This record gives sequence, structure tokens and C-alpha cells, in this order.
Amino acid sequence: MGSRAHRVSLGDAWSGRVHPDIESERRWPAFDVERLTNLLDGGAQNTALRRKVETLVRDDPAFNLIHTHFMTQDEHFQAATQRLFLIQKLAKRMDWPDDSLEFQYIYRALSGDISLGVHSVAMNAIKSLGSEEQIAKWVPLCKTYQIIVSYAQTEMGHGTYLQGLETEATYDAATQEFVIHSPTMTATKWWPGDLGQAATHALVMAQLTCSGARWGMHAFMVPIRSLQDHTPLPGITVGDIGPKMGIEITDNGFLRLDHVRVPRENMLSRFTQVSPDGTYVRHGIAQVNYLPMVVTRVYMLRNIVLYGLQKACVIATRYSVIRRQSRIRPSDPEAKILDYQTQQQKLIFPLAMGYAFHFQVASIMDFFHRSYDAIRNKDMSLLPELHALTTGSKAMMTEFGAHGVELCRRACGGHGYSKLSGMPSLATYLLASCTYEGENTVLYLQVARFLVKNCRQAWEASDPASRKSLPQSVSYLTAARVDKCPAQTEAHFLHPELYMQAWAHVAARLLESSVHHLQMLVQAGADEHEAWNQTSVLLLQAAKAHCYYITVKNFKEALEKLEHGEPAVHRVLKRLCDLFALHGILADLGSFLYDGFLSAPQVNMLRTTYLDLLLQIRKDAILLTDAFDFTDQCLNSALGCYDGNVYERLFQWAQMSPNNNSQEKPAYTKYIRPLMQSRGSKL
Ligand SMILES: CCCCCCC/C=C/C(=O)SCCNC(=O)CCNC(=O)[C@H](O)C(C)(C)COP(=O)(O)OP(=O)(O)OC[C@H]1O[C@@H](n2cnc3c(N)ncnc32)[C@H](O)[C@@H]1OP(=O)(O)O
Ligand SMILES: Cc1cc2nc3c(=O)[nH]c(=O)nc-3n(C[C@H](O)[C@H](O)[C@H](O)COP(=O)(O)OP(=O)(O)OC[C@H]3O[C@@H](n4cnc5c(N)ncnc54)[C@H](O)[C@@H]3O)c2cc1C
Repeated sequence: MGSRAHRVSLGDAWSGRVHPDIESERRWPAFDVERLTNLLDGGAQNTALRRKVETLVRDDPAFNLIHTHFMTQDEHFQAATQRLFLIQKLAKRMDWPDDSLEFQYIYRALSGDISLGVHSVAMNAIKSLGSEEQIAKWVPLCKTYQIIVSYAQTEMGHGTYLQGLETEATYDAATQEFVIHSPTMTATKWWPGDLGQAATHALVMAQLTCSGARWGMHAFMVPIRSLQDHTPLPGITVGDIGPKMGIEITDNGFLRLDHVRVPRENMLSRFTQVSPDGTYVRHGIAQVNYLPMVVTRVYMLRNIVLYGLQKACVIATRYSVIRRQSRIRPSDPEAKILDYQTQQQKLIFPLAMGYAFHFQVASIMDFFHRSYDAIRNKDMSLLPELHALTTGSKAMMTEFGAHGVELCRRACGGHGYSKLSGMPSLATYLLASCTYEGENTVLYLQVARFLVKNCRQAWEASDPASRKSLPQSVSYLTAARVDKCPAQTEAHFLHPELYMQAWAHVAARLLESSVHHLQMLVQAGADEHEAWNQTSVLLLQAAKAHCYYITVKNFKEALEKLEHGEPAVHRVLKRLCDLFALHGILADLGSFLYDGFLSAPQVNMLRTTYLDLLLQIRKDAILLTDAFDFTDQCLNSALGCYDGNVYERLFQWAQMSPNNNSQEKPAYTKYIRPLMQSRGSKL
């Protein structure tokens, strides 16, 4: 399939004419864009399949996303639910297998603008925590949408601290039922997606009490709305939590339970069981019921964070070669804004991130697939490392991703504030992701806990064998390290080993000084918890440096695999990897200068290398964003279309505003006219 025709998909009259300012960027490609797209897709056959799926939704008006810019919250939810309904029909007609790539691709093609995402989160939770019988019972009902399930964990009073959840699940051995109850206002479930309007069931996370003891958070399948008429069932108070910053496709809701009884079989019991007489049995640590969050964190990284960031890069970079403003020299024509060094600085770091995070997601997915089945089969040996890798990646990718999208939005100037640019929607999605599935600070501190625990064990161990047994992702922290940067020229900063050493050095030093600070406070009389709190700013910094190190390492290792097969693609990706690593150093220079790891002259050399990279990457910027291969339909942006016809499209889309299509002007007739006439016109 011709890729250009494929991309120009909105059918506008001018789409055939590509704007000369963007055409010139594509005229002499330094690498084969299609090969890079294939690499990102995991092979040419996947690219072909993805494009086939995209074609299926391209010409159908029901899948046209432009109108979403003008919708109210409820209209948005309805349209997203209609798309879900149509996709299910399409999938049945096309005979797509469950969990197939086709589903992944159609969600991507429609920019994830499809409702009932949390139903999938809940279904994955059932697969993680349910026994085989429970999975066999509930998952087919979920897959066929005979029931719709919300993941109801967060309460008004507690989201982070799961031990503090107040919803009660008390076992009644006489009837072999659990009594699920919200004892206080703050116990009200608040925020769960798909709960406000859609759900028939909630997977309620509640504190289990049986045999007179409390056992922590467990998952219970609770019917909440009638399967006949969708009204709330007895004992259930359920509704919508009201307006929010964005993500209108999701009906976030509240839920109160008044002594609602569910059978004993409704507690998910892969790892924990309550026998008929109330005896409690558990396999693994108490936090084993937190496994669904690990799974969701993995999937959200690709579907929401990575794609959101990449789309913002495409839109802002394309716009920046069309937009001309001011002159570099007085005698020049007005410059493309992408030719300003400061604009390059704004946009090229997010672009490098868009690639770095691609390889980060691939690595996390790989670790997840290697460890998840073993965990479900009660081998918990890789769970702590999986938890640390997923929480760290979630925190870093959402924090940097949200920042990157905001940089891209601002790089579009005033038009970036228009919803028609697509940027505000991307920005609110990325912002929300910093909070849901674990607030980022809290998640970074989980990473710090893992680092401190493992490294302390290694440092305190006298025999070298204990050092060897450190989880692979942290073993570098206790290895011998370089204390002074050996770079003598600007070119030395383009050696991956050199910037890896720099990141390893800073991550290890920050961790060591956090641990020393902890020890110092304890020696001075603080208990270990207070000492932890009084060291948490340092710990956060150490966890962040570790996450950066891991991301650079994954990028570097992915490139090593590519080195021999694809020299041109390797060359452009290597520049992005270099820039990603060096940008992080420049952004946190204090940490690298603190103990003299870098000298001031080295910082100057590093900065020169960085600025030179900006210029080199700028030449390929459009092609690097084209390689993500998002359709115009998916981008849903007046600024970001493949053909670059920004101004025509912006004007045309604005005409769709209901204000421009109604004879009624209530604000004018009710208030403006009377206001103007109130004093008697002198004109
Ligand atoms: C396709 C995507 C669609 C996206 C839609 C998204 C919709 C959004 C949904 C949601 O937001 S659902 C709600 C999500 N909520 C959270 O993420 C809550 C965040 N809080 C937590 O994860 C935990 O409470 C906590 C912060 C980890 C703290 O828990 P706790 O106080 O109980 O534990 P600690 O004392 O800190 O640690 C004890 C021990 O447990 C280990 N651990 C903690 N969490 C996990 C886990 N998930 N998996 C495995 N192990 C875990 C932790 O490392 C400690 O281990 P040790 O150090 O003692 O060995
Ligand atoms: C769009 C959206 C969708 C959501 N969907 C769902 C859903 O489907 N199901 C569901 O159950 N929940 C859902 N949530 C809830 C979400 O998971 C929680 O809001 C999130 O986990 C944060 O918890 P919190 O609100 O309690 O924040 P808090 O923990 O109250 O955070 C407030 C501040 O306190 C700080 N803080 C808290 N604890 C600590 C600590 N131990 N150490 C240091 N600092 C701390 C945080 O860093 C933060 O700065 C959703 C939320 C949003 C915004």
C-alpha cells in the first residue's frame, strides 16, 4: 500500500497538494522511513496488518473523530461508546481473535477514543487474581460484554495507601457470604472508570475480615446494576463524580455499598482463599493482591503514554515547518520556526523521548511476558523486580511524557491552545496518567525502597556471591564505577559507554548518599520510618536517576542489536539516543558537577555536542515523526496533518463550531442587545 496515500486520509479537497514547506523536508531522506516504521512495528508484516486495520475505519463517518472537538462530556462518552459497539461488530464480522494485534491496531487508529477502558483493566485483574474456575466463569462474560465491570479500588479518603481503604468485606460463615459495606463517607469508592454510567458489576477492593482477623485488601465481584433494566441493585448507591479536566470518554463514578451480600465464590482466590468455615490461606506476600496494578501499568505505558507523546511530537514538528515567523537575518525570508535553536530544543527532546520510550516499553513488555505467567503460577521470585521496573517506568514515562506533550503544545504557540490542534486533549490524558495507577512520587519511592533494600543487602554482604545475586536491573549500582568523566573532546560524549558511566555514577552516588543520610538519622535517634521520610527528597532523586539510567541503557542495547543490519536507520536513532542521554545530564547538571564527576570545561564540551545534535536531528525531524506512521484520522489535529495544510484546515474545522451553525444567538438576544440598548444609543 502506498504509504503517502494511506496517511492523507481526511479526504479534504486540498489533501492531494502537500505544502511545499513540508514537502521539502521529505525530499532527500537520509534513511528509509518505511524501514524505521517496520522496526517500530516489529516487522513489515505488522506494518501491513496495521495499515489494513486503519483502512477499515478510515472512510466510515462513525469513526470520524473531528466532531469530538465540539462535544460535551456526555456526547463524548456516547460517541466513544458507539465506537466500541461498532468495533465489536466489525471484529465479529472480520473474525478477529481475542487479544489479537488487530484490536491493538484499531484502538491505536481511533486514538484510544473508545469507552470502557477500565472494563479491560478489571478483566485483566480477574485474570491475575482469579482462580481458573473464576476466570472461566467471568472472563467470557466480560469479553462478550454480557457484563461490564469497573475496577473499584480508590475511595474518597484513600487512593495511595491501600492498607487504609475502609470498605469492609466481612465473612459470614453461617451463610457462606461476604458482607460488603462502606462504613463512612470517606469509604465511598470515588474515581473508578466505567462506573458512573456503564458498569453492571464492580470488582470491589475491600478489607477482608474473617475468623476474627483482618487480612488486607482483597478483590470481590459485586453485581451493582440490574442486568434487566440497569437500575442500581438493593444496597447500592452509584453515580457519576461530575466534571473533570479531561478524558471525557470515561464515566468515572462513585459507589456506596450498604451491607451488600455476595457468595463466598465471589472473592478472587488465585492467591488467597477463605474456606467455608472462614479459615484464611494465602500464597505469597500480602501485596500479592496488588498484581492488577502491575499489569495495568504495563499496558498504559504503550497505549496511552507512548502513543500520546509520539502524536504530540508529530503535530508540533509538522506545524513547526509550516509556521513561519520572524527572520533569522533581516534579509532572509521569514524562517520556519523549527529553524530556531530554541524551538529545536523544545521539540527534539520530546522526539528523542518518543523513541527512547518505545524501546523502554519493548523492554518492560519483554520482562513482563517472561515473569507474569510464573507469578500467576505462584513463583514470586521476579515479582519485586517487576514491581520496581513497572512503577519506575510508569512514574518516569508519565512525568516526562506529560512534560514533553506540554513542550509540544507550547511550541505551537496560540494554536496549541485550540482544541482543534489536538494538543489539549493529549495534554490532559498525559497529566491524568501522572496520578492514576499510582501517584508518581509515591511510585518513585517504591523504586527507592527496592534499590535501598537490595543494595544494602549487597553492601553489607561479606561474600561476593551475594553481590552476584542482585536483580539484574540494579547490579550496576554495586559494580566498580568511574569517578571522573574521562571525556577529553566533544566527540567523546557521543560514546554510549561514556554517558552510561555518567548515569551509573550519579545514580549510585545519589543512592549511597541517601543510604548514608538514612543511617545518620537513625544513629542520631530517629526511628527508621521517620528517617525514611526525612530522606525522601534524596531518595526520590536517586530513584529518578536510576530510571533515567535504565531508559538510556535499554535504548543503547536496542541500537546494538540493530547496528549491522540497518546502518542509516541506526545512525539517526543513535543521534536520538545520544541526545536523550545528554539532555538528561544538562537538565540535572548539579548532580554531575557535585562531586567533580564532570568538570566545567567538560560541561562546555558536552553542551556543544548537544547543540550540534539538535541541528543534525532537526534535518531528519519530519521523517522521524512520519516514521511513527499515525494517520491523520488518529492525530485528529488541524495542525498536524501529513500534507501540512494547516491554515486551510484550521479555518475549515472552526466552521464546524455549533456557534457558526445556529441562527440562535441567545447571549446576544438575552444580554448583549439589552446591554447595548440600555443607555439609549447615540450612534
Ligand atoms: C489500558 C489502560 C487503561 C488505563 C485506565 C486507567 C484507569 C486507572 C485505574 C486506577 O487508577 S486503579 C487504582 C490504582 N491505584 C494505585 O495505583 C494505588 C497506588 N498505591 C500502591 O500501589 C500501594 O499502596 C503502595 C504505594 C505500593 C504502598 O503500599 P503498602 O503501603 O501496602 O506497601 P509498602 O509497605 O510500601 O510495601 C510493602 C511491600 O510490598 C511491595 N509491593 C508494593 N506494591 C506492590 C505491587 N504492586 N506488586 C508487588 N509488590 C508490591 C513493596 O515493594 C514492599 O516490598 P518489601 O520492600 O517489603 O520487600
Ligand atoms: C483520571 C483518573 C482515573 C482514575 N481511574 C481509577 C479507576 O478506574 N479505579 C480506581 O480505583 N481509581 C482510579 N483513579 C484513582 C487514582 O488511582 C488515585 O487518584 C491515585 O492512585 C492517587 O491516589 P490519591 O488520589 O489518594 O492521591 P493522594 O495519595 O492523596 O496524593 C496526594 C499527594 O499526597 C502525596 N502522598 C500520598 N502518600 C504519600 C506517601 N506515602 N509519601 C509521600 N507522598 C505521599 C502524593 O505524592 C500527592 O502529592 C483514577 C484517578 C484519575 C485522576
